[in-house]
Amino acid sequence: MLMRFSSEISYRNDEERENERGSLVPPPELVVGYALTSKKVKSFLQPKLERLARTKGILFVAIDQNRPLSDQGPFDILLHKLTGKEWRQILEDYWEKHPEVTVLDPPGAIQHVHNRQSMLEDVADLNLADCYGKVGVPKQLVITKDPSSIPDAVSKAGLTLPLVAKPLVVDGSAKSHELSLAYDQYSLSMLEPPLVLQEFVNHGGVLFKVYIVGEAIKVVRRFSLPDVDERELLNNAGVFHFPRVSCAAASADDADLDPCIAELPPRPLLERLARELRRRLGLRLFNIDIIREHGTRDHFYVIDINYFPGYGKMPGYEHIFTDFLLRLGSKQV
Ligand SMILES: Nc1ncnc2c1ncn2[C@@H]1O[C@H](COP(=O)(O)OP(=O)(O)OP(=O)(O)O)[C@@H](O)[C@H]1O
Ligand SMILES: O=P(O)(O)O[C@H]1[C@H](OP(=O)(O)O)[C@@H](OP(=O)(O)O)[C@@H](O)[C@@H](O)[C@@H]1OP(=O)(O)O
Ligand SMILES: [Mg+2]
Ligand SMILES: [Mg+2]
Repeated sequence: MLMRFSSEISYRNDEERENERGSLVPPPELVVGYALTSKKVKSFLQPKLERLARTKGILFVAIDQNRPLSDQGPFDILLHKLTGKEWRQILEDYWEKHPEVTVLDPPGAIQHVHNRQSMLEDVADLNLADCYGKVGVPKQLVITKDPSSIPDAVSKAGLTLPLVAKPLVVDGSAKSHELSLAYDQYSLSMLEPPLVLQEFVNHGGVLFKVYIVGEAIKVVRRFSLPDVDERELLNNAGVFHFPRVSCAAASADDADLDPCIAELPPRPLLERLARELRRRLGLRLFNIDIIREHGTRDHFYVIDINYFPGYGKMPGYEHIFTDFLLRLGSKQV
């Protein structure tokens, strides 16, 4: 697949330039502590975000994981994406002692989207049928043990091939993003549980990533896996493994695409979906991967939900994020 590289030119306004000279930089009014991996710091805390934040009175402070959290701060907001029970405990203990600090987001709510079965349960429970389209989740089956039982389990559950096999738990590791596409029922016993088997839905090779930051929503197009037709299904057997599809996928926003495939999902549908999921999941920072069933105008499937995704790839994220933090700081959110 061809990758497209783009560079973004950012224009500063007079106020920002003035502030950078020093004299007008206000003292920080909002201190945001962050505990993120170095990869995330690089992609999220870009200079354009820190610069704009400073002019708005927001200071980002790195949390030192080798020192007690209570000795650091004080913080108004804690931003985090680290995995592991230990970190979760530290955060929960801290929050109990400092309920005045806004923790983005609550560890328990994040845990819910670390499992590919529970992450989609709330979407399956939604009834958005009258809202400019239908949103569902692909038919799926969870396999926790005994790979030899998979072919039987699949036919009992009535799943249609091909199937996408995804590791059940998403723990931030590269392995948890290694997916497989299974063309025939018997090869399914070669897979390694625990996993989720999901019906592959043809969608014209384009996926919509819906980024959510509090109340704000931004949707972008990405290239995705191509459709699988009947002939391909008949002529192929076995399981095809592919590592980290979505990170290798280029933006499809400027590509010359069939309008029926490229048309973004209706705004009211996304607004409603985002509002419902925000409430049900108890998260403010996440994204949703949505596909449109090929050949339909308004049948959508949610295939993935990610906590604190790659906001650095979301156009204008520095404005959206700083506005969100300010609203949170003034307790309007
Ligand atoms: N049910 C499906 N039908 C069709 N294509 C799918 C399906 N599930 C996944 N895909 C394709 O595989 C890609 C990766 O799947 P998914 O988003 O579930 O994995 P992930 O590792 O959690 O990705 P991310 O990096 O976004 O967290 C999707 O972006 C899409 O291209
Ligand atoms: O940066 P992180 O390590 O958090 O990686 C996240 C990645 O963001 P990045 O683009 O900044 O890598 C996200 O990409 P987009 O959906 O926004 O494309 C998405 O793939 C998440 O699932 C990843 O989180 P993980 O599931 O691995 O915890
Ligand atoms: Mg995804
Ligand atoms: Mg994911």
